[in-house]
Amino acid sequence: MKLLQIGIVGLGLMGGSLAKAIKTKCTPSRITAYDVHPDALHLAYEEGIIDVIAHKDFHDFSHCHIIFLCAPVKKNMEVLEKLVSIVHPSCIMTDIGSTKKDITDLARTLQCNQFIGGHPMTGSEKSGISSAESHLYENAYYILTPDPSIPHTMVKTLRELIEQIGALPILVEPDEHDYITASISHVPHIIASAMVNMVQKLDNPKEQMHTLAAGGFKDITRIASSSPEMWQQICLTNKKNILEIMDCFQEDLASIRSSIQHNQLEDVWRFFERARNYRDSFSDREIGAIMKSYKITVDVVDQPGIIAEIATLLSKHNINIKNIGINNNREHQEGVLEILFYDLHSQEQSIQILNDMHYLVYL
Ligand SMILES: NC(=O)c1ccc[n+]([C@@H]2O[C@H](COP(=O)([O-])OP(=O)(O)OC[C@H]3O[C@@H](n4cnc5c(N)ncnc54)[C@H](O)[C@@H]3O)[C@@H](O)[C@H]2O)c1
Ligand SMILES: O=C(O)C(=O)C[C@]1(C(=O)O)C=C[C@@H](O)C=C1
Repeated sequence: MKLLQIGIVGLGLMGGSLAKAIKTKCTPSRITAYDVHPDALHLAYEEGIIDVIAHKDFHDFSHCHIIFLCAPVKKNMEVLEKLVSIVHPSCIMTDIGSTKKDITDLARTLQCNQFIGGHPMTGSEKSGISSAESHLYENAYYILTPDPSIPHTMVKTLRELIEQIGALPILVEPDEHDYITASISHVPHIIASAMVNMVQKLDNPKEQMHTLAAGGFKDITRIASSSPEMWQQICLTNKKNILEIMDCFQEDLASIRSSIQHNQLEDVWRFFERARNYRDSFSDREIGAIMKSYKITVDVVDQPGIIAEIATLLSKHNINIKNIGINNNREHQEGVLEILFYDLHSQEQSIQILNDMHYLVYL
């Protein structure tokens, strides 16, 4: 079988996960990679995730069939400019950056009709190859924004590879992509970070806000732990849409502020009701292993030996535990022992076993 020659520039969370996914799920491939951080490359090479460490002049990519640009968005644009004169005309170049208009415009300016913009709708707040997972792309929508001038065979080849790593390709116009992602990803990240910064600013000298912050705050601000470089570059390349969506959000905040101030209880009720109904309509499909946590909470008495008791019970049934620990934060009355599993099957089996032993288990 012909060896698929893959190139990856930027071997962090997304590029590293892609390399792992291609190695484990696709037709035999040889992966050539480059990153400005040599450590990432050496780690990946030693672990067999990549086959060739490329030189920074990019000439090692000249034989590639498909090259993925996986660095921060502005960096991907710089790399694309360099690669254009190096790669074979049949090579497909694509990126996984979070904004699409600027890079597809650049490809058009460069008259590069072998570039297909891409954006997998999966990821996490973590960075770097050490957080990479081979199943990050599974069941995730993977947006493609091909220019009409791109040969259909190239789009087909890329789609097939995306399907092989378990993702769901979907075509969207670059402009539309940037408007949509400003609403569902970019502005939410800005709001999450603003909320964290607000709490830091308002906290008292005993830092009680920091200590007491519970599930609600942590759920809505997880993404504030993301890479500042990545988000700075997203803001730079999707400015117009981000500003428009921020204005819209500010209007909505002003409206609910006014309803609260003037005791318009009906309006306050409707605000929360509308949000709950729409939020409940989103399907929480299983996407990317990093994001998905197969967690259960077990009602136990907080006493020595309890973790060992439950861990032993599950190991007797050959169930692998990813993480286990007492949650001292009793914001929920139910259960304090949290157990994380690697997969749905282990989670379901454990619920059954623990229920049979009369433990109260919560999802
Ligand atoms: N993190 C997410 O959730 C997510 C999801 C979808 C898309 N993206 C996009 O994926 C891209 C990478 O994000 P990530 O989360 O993997 O970030 P990351 O910080 O984990 O990895 C980025 C890697 O790019 C390398 N790099 C930086 N400049 C480079 C250059 N000039 N040449 C080669 N390598 C360079 C860095 O050293 C790093 O290893 C970004 O464009 C981001 O917008 C991220
Ligand atoms: O789940 C997360 O942690 C992410 O931030 C993933 C996320 C998102 O906003 O949904 C982040 C940036 C992307 O471009 C795509 C996906």
